[in-house]
Amino acid sequence: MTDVINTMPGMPRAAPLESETPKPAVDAITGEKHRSEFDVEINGTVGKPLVDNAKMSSRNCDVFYGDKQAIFGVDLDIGNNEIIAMIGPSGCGKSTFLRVLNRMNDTISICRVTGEHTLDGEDIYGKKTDPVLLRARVGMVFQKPNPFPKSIYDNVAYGARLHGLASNRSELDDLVEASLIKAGLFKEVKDDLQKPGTGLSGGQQQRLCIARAIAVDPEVILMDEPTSALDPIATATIEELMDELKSNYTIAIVTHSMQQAARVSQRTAYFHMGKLVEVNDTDKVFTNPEHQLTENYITGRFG
Ligand SMILES: Nc1ncnc2c1ncn2[C@@H]1O[C@H](COP(=O)(O)OP(=O)(O)OP(=O)(O)O)[C@@H](O)[C@H]1O
Repeated sequence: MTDVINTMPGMPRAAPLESETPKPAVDAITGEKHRSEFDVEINGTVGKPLVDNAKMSSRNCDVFYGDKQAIFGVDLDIGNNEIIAMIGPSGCGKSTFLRVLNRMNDTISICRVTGEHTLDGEDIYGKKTDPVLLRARVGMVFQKPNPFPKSIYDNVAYGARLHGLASNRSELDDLVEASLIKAGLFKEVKDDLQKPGTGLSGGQQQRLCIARAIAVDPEVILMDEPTSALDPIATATIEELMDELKSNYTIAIVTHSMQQAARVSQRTAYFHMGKLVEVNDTDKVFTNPEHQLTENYITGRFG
């Protein structure tokens, strides 16, 4: 194993020794196939994909887009009040798996999800489950902040009105204020609640979207690359916010930033070509991964 500690997020990566330099898949002279990272076998998931205090569980999850399979037999628990990060190379299925957890894939006509998926033990794909109510319990924050073309107030009040969570204007005012406070935005916007949400900065818009998700009292918040469109200061604000939110919510975040995964999460799940290769405590994934593919990824050999 290479010196993985020397390649921890945030630390400069040592140049690989010549003997460690990844070889091309086919020798240019002999045509002989080299063993590449894609040849490494994935036999189930190593590490700790299952936990005792699961808030959400997926078993034997397959996802198809038409004939093409995007997720292969994933078993994963998301623990109550944990932040779990999902990492892996582009196209490995991180967002697809995240969307399984609140049935956002239902909105893609060619997408088919199989397996068993539960929230507090209840089947979220069962006939009795209303996807709209499910998405209030399992909220989502997207890569690009997407406030509605409405006032700041109405953005936050939207879901509460939809689900009848406030019986009068004063209750709604309190709910909007409490949600903006939890999202760390209230001080900045308290005098501008009737101004359009789209007039805020990118980081403020993302916190507004978090306030909108929080306003319907979710139990789980899914975040799909929530800071990739933000500058480092807005990113740091969202990361601090996540740390505060984890005492009340369970959070699953897809991120391309290994530094971010290391900073915010307690467990990290590494996906590769639609398979869940490794799940472990975040410290372990980044300092002493069990699987060769995880090591290849975190040391920057591909991805
Ligand atoms: N709406 C869709 N229709 C058809 N194929 C899709 C769709 N969304 C995703 N896919 C395919 O599913 C596979 C997994 O994609 P997904 O977006 O989940 O990966 P990802 O790991 O989140 O990638 P990235 O890091 O680039 O966002 C890819 O091969 C992708 O092309």
